[in-house]
Amino acid sequence: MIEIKHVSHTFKIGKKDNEQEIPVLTDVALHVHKGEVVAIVGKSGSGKSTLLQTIAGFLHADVGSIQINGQETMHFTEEQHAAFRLDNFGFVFQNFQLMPGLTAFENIELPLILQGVPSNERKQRVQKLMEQIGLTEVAKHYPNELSGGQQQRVSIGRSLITNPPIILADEPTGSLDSETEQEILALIKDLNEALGITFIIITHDDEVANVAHRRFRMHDGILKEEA
Ligand SMILES: Nc1ncnc2c1ncn2[C@@H]1O[C@H](COP(=O)(O)OP(=O)(O)OP(=O)(O)O)[C@@H](O)[C@H]1O
Repeated sequence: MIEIKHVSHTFKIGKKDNEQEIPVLTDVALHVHKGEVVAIVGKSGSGKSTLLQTIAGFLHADVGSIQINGQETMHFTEEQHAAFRLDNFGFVFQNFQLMPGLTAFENIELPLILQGVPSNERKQRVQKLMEQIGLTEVAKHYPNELSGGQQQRVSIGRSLITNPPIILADEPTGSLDSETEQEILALIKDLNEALGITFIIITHDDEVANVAHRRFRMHDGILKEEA
C-alpha cells in the first residue's frame, strides 16, 4: 500500500552565501500494508511531521521513492499531488483544523463539495457517516460549541467522507484529556477494523502507539521499527 525507500531530505535556510543545511530525513524506508495501523514515535524535532508531509506530497523530499497504491508519487506535479491526495488520503491534526464558520455537518461535507459531488448525494453521505461516528446530535453546532473530543470526531468525519484508503494523523489526541483520548483511539480502532482503513499515526504518546499494529521510532531523521 505504502512503500517508501531511501527517502532523504535536507532543509536549507538562510541566504545563498550563508546557507545552513538541516538534514531532517536520512535514508528513510517504510512499508505499510493495507489495513495496518502504524505509529511513528519520536522526540520533538526528530522529523516525524516532515515524513508525513512527504508522504502526503506537501513537501518534496530531495531523493528517494514513495509508492502509494502502486503509484510512484515522488515526481508528481502540484496538481497531480492535489488530485492524488483528495482520492487517497484523509488528514487528522492535533488542533482539528475545522472551519470555524461552518457547522459540524458542513465541515464534514466540504471535501465532497471540492470533489464536485452533487448536493443530494452529499447530504445523504454526511448524514450516514455522522450517524456511524456518533455526531448526529451536534450536526448544526459550530466548532466553538463542541468539546475537544467532538471536534476531533468531526475532523475524523471530514477525513473519512471521501472514503480514502489511508488516514494520516499527526498527534490526533495531542489536545485531548485522557478519557477523550481513549474514545478517539477506540474510534480509530473501530474504523480500522470495520472499514479496513490504513492509518499512519504520529505521536509522542505510548497509549496512542499501543493501538498500532507496528511501531517505528524516528531519531534524528532515522526511522527504525521497534520490536
Ligand atoms: N520548513 C522548514 N524549514 C526549515 N527547517 C524545518 C522546516 N520544517 C521543519 N524543520 C526542521 O526540521 C526538523 C524536524 O521537524 P519536524 O516538524 O519534522 O519534527 P517532528 O518530529 O514532527 O517534531 P514535533 O513533534 O515537534 O512536530 C526540526 O529541526 C525543524 O526545525
